[in-house]
Amino acid sequence: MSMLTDPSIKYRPFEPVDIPDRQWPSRTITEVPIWCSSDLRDGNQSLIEPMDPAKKLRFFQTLVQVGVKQIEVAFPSASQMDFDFVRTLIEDGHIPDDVTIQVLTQARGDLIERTFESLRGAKRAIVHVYNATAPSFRRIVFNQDKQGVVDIAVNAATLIRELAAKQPDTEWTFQYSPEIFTSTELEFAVQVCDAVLDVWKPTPDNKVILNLPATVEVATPNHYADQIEWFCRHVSRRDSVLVSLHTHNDRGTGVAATELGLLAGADRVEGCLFGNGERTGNVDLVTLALNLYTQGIHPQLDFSDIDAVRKVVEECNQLPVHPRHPYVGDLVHTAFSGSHQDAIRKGFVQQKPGTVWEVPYLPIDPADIGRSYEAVIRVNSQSGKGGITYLLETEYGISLPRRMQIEFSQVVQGETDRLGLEMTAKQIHELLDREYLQAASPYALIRHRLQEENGTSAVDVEVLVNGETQHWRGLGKGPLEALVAGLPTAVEIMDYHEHSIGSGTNAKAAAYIEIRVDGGRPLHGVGIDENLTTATFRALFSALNRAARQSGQQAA
Ligand SMILES: CC(=O)SCCNC(=O)CCNC(=O)[C@H](O)C(C)(C)COP(=O)(O)OP(=O)(O)OC[C@H]1O[C@@H](n2cnc3c(N)ncnc32)[C@H](O)[C@@H]1OP(=O)(O)O
Ligand SMILES: CC(C)C(=O)C(=O)O
Repeated sequence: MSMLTDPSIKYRPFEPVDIPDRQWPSRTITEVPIWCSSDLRDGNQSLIEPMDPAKKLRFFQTLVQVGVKQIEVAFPSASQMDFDFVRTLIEDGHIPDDVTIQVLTQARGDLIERTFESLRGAKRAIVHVYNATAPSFRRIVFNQDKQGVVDIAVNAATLIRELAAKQPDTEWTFQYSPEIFTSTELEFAVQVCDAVLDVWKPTPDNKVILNLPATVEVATPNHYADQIEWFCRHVSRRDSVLVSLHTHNDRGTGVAATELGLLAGADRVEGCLFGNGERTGNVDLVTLALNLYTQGIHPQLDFSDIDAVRKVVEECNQLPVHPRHPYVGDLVHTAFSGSHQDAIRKGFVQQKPGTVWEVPYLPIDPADIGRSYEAVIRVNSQSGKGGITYLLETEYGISLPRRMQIEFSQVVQGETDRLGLEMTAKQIHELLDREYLQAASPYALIRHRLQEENGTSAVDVEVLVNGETQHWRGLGKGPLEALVAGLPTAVEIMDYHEHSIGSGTNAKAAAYIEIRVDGGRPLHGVGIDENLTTATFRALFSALNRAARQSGQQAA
């Protein structure tokens, strides 16, 4: 068994809709659709182990918290557990006043009756009935011609209308899905739906939902949009119908298909959190909602703590969310690569609170969905100075000057190449400490004395040189110049920076110095101390020791 050299003998291409004056390509989504979660039905029916009642309730409560107002809670005629779950929601008062539950049934009399039984006492409910309409399903599943399939739908719609009339205390909404809509002849899909509408007789004040599923995704998303636009133009009573989308992700374009379907005129979207569902899943409601959010439109769903939502979904579905999943994956707000890190770090520096978000490579501010900036930059062998600098700045308040960033990134690069692993902020700090701050050989600064008079500094330092105590003295216009004057070797100061770390009584000074010894290669040193002069002297000794180490020379 292998791939066919000519797959056209086995697979048919999709036949496009002829709609040359299509309008959807030049539209933009400006309105939030009605969201309906199908997690507890379509999502649940696809799980290895369907949720138990406790998990279903937990999931339901999470959906309510997030702000979903229509929730397909069960297929009550499928099992006693699903039936009982609907009863629990109604009898134990779990359904908030602004939330409507929805249930699914096949277009079969006994199943519809059982469905209505499950809904006794509900304040409001959507009864969702479906039957497949595509040619292969008419032939393979129902062994019916077109009229036979219309009759299945009409009979079900009629029974639903009658049963609803017998439970007048419930505010009913009816929903019909021509299952496999995407593979159904459009004229026939409209014919079946119109037949159902003739039974339900909706009005603009009492609309029905026509849900047009990409039960199996069979074409590029533009074709789905064409199908939706064509349907919206041709269905009767358009003003009394909410056109609903229900996409799956077989070709990996469920989100795109839904977005284009909205452009094409749909009003409502069914899907599941993080895209759980049959096969490759239902469309991901979270991605759709946050795609709107990053266009500046509040989706009316709240993912301010997206990780808490993910935790519930993962625990209930017993399926992990992929680390690259849009918005929520563990790695989706993380940059490992050097140029990305550099741009992100610069973006953070320039991003002002309350202004338009412009941090490069981050389509959303992770803080808006409850993510910290900690994971935004992680360092491995693909990383550059930007990332290293960012981690030292954010985690330790250490701001390396630019030229030292370049030098230290090579030290880190050597280490990541050697280890072949990611380096955490702590490991990078330890490397900085080892390489610069602990550099105490051959010269170890024991103590110093500084006197200042009439703008001249006199420095006297006690130094341990290869185990032997030495005293160096120098004069200069400032402490650093004085110390340099007292050194036994010729040292040129190329660059110097200082800043404080922290504030108040715990504040420390960080000093960075770049020197050249005997005309050699410039090298940096770092010193950190409560006292700025001590930090500066330490930085100079750090640089001297690194220079000595690099040249392999013995101290004088
Ligand atoms: C795309 C979707 O996700 S649709 C939703 C699918 N979800 C589920 O099916 C989950 C819950 N379903 C179930 O547990 C079961 O299907 C039940 C309990 C509802 C029904 O089980 P069964 O009575 O054993 O029937 P089964 O599901 O095998 O259906 C087969 C019969 O129903 C018919 N049928 C299937 N779907 C429909 C439909 N939507 N409307 C009317 N008849 C249908 C088939 O033609 C077949 O009829 P036949 O026996 O005369 O050949
Ligand atoms: C019942 C319908 C809407 C369905 O789940 C599908 O077609 O995927």
